[in-house]
Amino acid sequence: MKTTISYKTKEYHIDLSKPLDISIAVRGTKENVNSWYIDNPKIEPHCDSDFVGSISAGSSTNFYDIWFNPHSHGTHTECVGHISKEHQSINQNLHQFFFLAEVITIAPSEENGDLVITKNQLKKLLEDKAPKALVIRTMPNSETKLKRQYSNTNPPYIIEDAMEYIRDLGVEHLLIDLPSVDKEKDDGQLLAHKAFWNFYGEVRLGATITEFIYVKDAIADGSYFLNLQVAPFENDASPSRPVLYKIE
Ligand SMILES: N[C@@H](CC(=O)c1ccccc1NC=O)C(=O)O
Repeated sequence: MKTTISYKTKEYHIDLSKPLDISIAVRGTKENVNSWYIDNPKIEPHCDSDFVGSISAGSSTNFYDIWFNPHSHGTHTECVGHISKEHQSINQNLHQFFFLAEVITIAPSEENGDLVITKNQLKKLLEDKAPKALVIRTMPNSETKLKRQYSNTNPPYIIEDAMEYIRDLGVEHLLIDLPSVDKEKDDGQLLAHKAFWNFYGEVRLGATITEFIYVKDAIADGSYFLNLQVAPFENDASPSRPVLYKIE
């Protein structure tokens, strides 16, 4: 199922029958990816006195409750509401779902004992490009990213001026395979989040950050169309399923 997209001055060809899913699914087990010091997600039959919402337990249907936190347990997309006092909902701020995207791969470099993504690394990869969406795959890229327990591990993050560079390039949707764009323990500074949303200037309400993606090695760096949609929760963040389509 092939289609042609006219965007700005160009035409692009993509094959809708070849989606490249870069989300991490949420499972109700301890093996699920996790961060921010909370329990694993739960997906369990709803129980009420004698009732157990499971066919194997005698119910007519499977009727499961789900407990999870979008920031901790899988691919999620957030808006500025993640760091603002005023309520802002991702479902009210993300209005379009197809974007021209660039996939890049970076091995974070060591700085003061942390692993960080720097402006120089980004500049080298993005110099002549200005994608609306930027997908960052970090190295190493093993499949353990699908179930890693990130709490208290000080994962890599994006340096503030690198994020200013991303913002000033015009990237409106940033996707990354880490639990956060900021340092795990930063005393609430959230410098990269603030830089991305231009928090102290004209706030970029329509801009989004998607964390906990997983971009398989088989997906090469380069230009793609991205379909990004969230589950329609009215919350700062919601589970999402980013899907790439190779430009043919
Ligand atoms: N680094 C922050 C915490 C933080 O960033 C955070 C905490 C809970 C859930 C998500 C977080 N950041 C996600 O991008 C702090 O140390 O206060």
